[in-house]
Amino acid sequence: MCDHLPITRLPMQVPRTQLLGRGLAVWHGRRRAGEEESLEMEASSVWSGLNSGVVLSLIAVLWTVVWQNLHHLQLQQTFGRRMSRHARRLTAMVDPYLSLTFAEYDGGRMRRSDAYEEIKAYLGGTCSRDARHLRAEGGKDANKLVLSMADREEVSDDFQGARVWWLAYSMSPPRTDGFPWWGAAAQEDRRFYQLFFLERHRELVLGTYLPRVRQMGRDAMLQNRQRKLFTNLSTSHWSHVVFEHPKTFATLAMDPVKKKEIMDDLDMFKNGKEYHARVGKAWKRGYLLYGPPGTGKSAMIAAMANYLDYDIYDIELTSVHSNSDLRKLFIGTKSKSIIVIEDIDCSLDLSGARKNKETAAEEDNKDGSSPASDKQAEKTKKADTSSKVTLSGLLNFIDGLWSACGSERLIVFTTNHVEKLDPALIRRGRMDKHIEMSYCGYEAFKFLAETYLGVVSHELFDVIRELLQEVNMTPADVAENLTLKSVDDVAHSCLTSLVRELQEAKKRMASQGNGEGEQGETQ
Ligand SMILES: Nc1ncnc2c1ncn2[C@@H]1O[C@H](COP(=O)(O)OP(=O)(O)OP(=O)(O)O)[C@@H](O)[C@H]1O
Ligand SMILES: [Mg+2]
Repeated sequence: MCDHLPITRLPMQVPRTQLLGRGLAVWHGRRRAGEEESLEMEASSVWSGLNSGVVLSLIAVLWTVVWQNLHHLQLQQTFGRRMSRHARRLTAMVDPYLSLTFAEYDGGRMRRSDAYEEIKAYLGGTCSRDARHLRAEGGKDANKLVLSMADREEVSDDFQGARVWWLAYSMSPPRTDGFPWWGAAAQEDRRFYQLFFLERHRELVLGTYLPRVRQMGRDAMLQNRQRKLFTNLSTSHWSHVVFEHPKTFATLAMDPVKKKEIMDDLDMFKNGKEYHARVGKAWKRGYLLYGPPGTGKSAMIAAMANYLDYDIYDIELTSVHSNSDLRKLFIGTKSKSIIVIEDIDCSLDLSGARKNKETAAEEDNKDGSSPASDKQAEKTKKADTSSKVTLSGLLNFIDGLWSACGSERLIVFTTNHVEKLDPALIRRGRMDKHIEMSYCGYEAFKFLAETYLGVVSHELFDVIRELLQEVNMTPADVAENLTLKSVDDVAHSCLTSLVRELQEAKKRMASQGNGEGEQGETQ
């Protein structure tokens, strides 16, 4: 049984000089093997050595000449069928191999191919023992590496008595293909896997082997999967880091009933493949998280991702230059993911164009220096004035035709100012679930006290309950007070400090109220 493909069957992209030594050695090695399949392939190598391309060209020329001289339609059809049969037989004698190429990207550079990824995972797991040159990436387990075949590596694989060969190779992008809007992605090498097999194994390979390869690849991917946090550093290209946020629903303080409702909703969504198909809806769901700064909107997104085991795509809208860039980003996302746009009111002018710096400055002056307006000014400063993402572009991205490509995706918007959002943007169907993240209530406080201090009751709890009814304090502020600051700190000192802060906040509110009352009277 031979281990390698004849060198002449390797794609033109693989430099012959690098493979020639190996190919000749293999060819001579096979001459001694003497097995049936080996002999057949050896013969094909000899033929291939005579340059099968020339033979095929001759057949093609002959075929065209004969064909053009057959005027009678009936004759042409009968003769055509016969010739085609003979031509196929002849071709099979000359070259008994078929090949299938799997490119890294589908549809130009728009989307990574699932088949490519699955094959990569399969080959990394099953065939890495035979490959001499491998690529290694970090895996889920810190000490374990995920292997895949390096460029120009070739491995064989046996399946139900048939032998197939896999070859990995890459090509530099042609110069003419450098569409500027593809950015860095267009400059990267194009990677391919090519599968070779004998024509007589066609049914077996296409019908059974390849589906099995893909399934095993998917399983391997699940095992090695590290969740990722993507962001668009450039206009339409994703970059990522490993997502390792510790926030879970178990450590998110909020009304338990509300929390359970959200978790049930997420469960329904995750298991809703059939439901969405039955009712004819794209398998996606929109969440709008709104509330003052520090109430846990970003923490909620992290908890959702950890709960569902999804990746996060955090879109920085101010870096996206146009609606078509936004569409490309969207198409580049994978299923089982949460697509996030934080502070949506700061990123997009709801009249359709981006806010320019002057408008932002004016608003800033009007609003004073609240954290939300600071955030808005900062974002607007960052915004490129050439940016042209519009409200309608965003609406299309959420539920237009393109929104259905891919599946199992949550789209989450966060805002501090829900009242500023265009109703079209947050209507049900686009943002299906609206979740208010509010100031810390007594239930949320009890949860935080247990999480941070391990106490479920204390003499100060009643005082705190009353104060929380009168004062608005975010869970972030409460959590900060409940954090032990030194080894001498105990639960009592943390709770006392929280009471003190709540009382001060109450005093501030009272004095602000008095000030406003006096102003009102003088007017
Ligand atoms: N409900 C909560 N339970 C537990 N921790 C919380 C909660 N809310 C906020 N925190 C903590 O407070 C900090 C700030 O929270 P987060 O960033 O989620 O607020 P946010 O609502 O996203 O604020 P912003 O509107 O400014 O983006 C985080 O460290 C988070 O863990
Ligand atoms: Mg946030």
